[in-house]
Amino acid sequence: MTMTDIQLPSNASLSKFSDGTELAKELAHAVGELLREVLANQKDASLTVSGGRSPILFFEYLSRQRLDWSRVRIYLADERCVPIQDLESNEGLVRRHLLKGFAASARFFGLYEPCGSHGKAAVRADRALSGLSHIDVLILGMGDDGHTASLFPKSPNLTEALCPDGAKRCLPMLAPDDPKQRLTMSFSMLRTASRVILSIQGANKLATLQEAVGGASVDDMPVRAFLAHPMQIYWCP
Ligand SMILES: O=C(O)[C@H](O)[C@@H](O)[C@H](O)[C@H](O)COP(=O)(O)O
Repeated sequence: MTMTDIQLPSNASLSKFSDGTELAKELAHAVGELLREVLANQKDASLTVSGGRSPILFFEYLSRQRLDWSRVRIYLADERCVPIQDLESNEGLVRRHLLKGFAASARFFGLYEPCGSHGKAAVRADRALSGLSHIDVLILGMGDDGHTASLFPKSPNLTEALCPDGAKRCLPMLAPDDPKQRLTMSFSMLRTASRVILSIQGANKLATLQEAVGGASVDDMPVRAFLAHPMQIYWCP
C-alpha cells in the first residue's frame, strides 16, 4: 500500500516520516510549537498523551523542548491498572521519559491509583479530571484493532465511553491483552481537544487506518470517532 492509497477525510492530514526517530523528533518539535502557541494566549496549557511502546522516543525529544513547562499540565488519555513501578504503567513511562530535562517542571496528573476495585479507581479518576475543562493538545496512538486511548472494541462500557455528550470523563475498560483492566478518558473528554495528533508506526497500522477510514462503525473501530474532527496523522514505516 502506498501513502497515496488512503483517502482521508478533508479534515485529516497525513505526514510520512522515514523512521521512528524522525517521526519522534518532528512530533516533539510540532507539539513544542503547539504548546508555545497555547501559552502565548493562555495562562497554562493542557497536554494529554497516550502510552504504549511507540511514544518513548517522542517523550524523550519532547522533554528537550524549551518552553515554560511550569505552565503545562500533562494528563494521560488512558492507563493500565498496575502500580507505577510496573513497566506497563503509562504513568511510569511518562515519569521516566517525559518528566525530565526542561519538562521536569510540568505538572503531571496520573489516572490510576489502587483503591479497592476497577470501578472505584475509575470513579476516583473521573473526579480527579473534574478540573480539566478542555484539552489543548492531544496525542493519540492506535492499536491494530482500531482502538485508541483504551477505547477497545467489545469492551464493557464502550458505548457509554464513546457517547459524544457522555457525563463521565473517565471509565473502566477491558483490553483484550494483559493488563486487561484499563482506565480511559471518555470520548466526550477527549473530543474537547483543540489540536489532535494521531501518531502511528508500521504497515499494519497504516492498513488499520485505511480500514478505519473505509468504514463507519465506531464500536468496531473506536478511532473512527476522531476521524470526523480536525486531526494530523503522523506515520512512519
Ligand atoms: O496505553 C496504551 O496502550 C495506549 O494509550 C494505546 O492506545 C496505544 O496508543 C496503542 O495501543 C498503540 O500502542 P503502541 O504505541 O504500543 O503500538
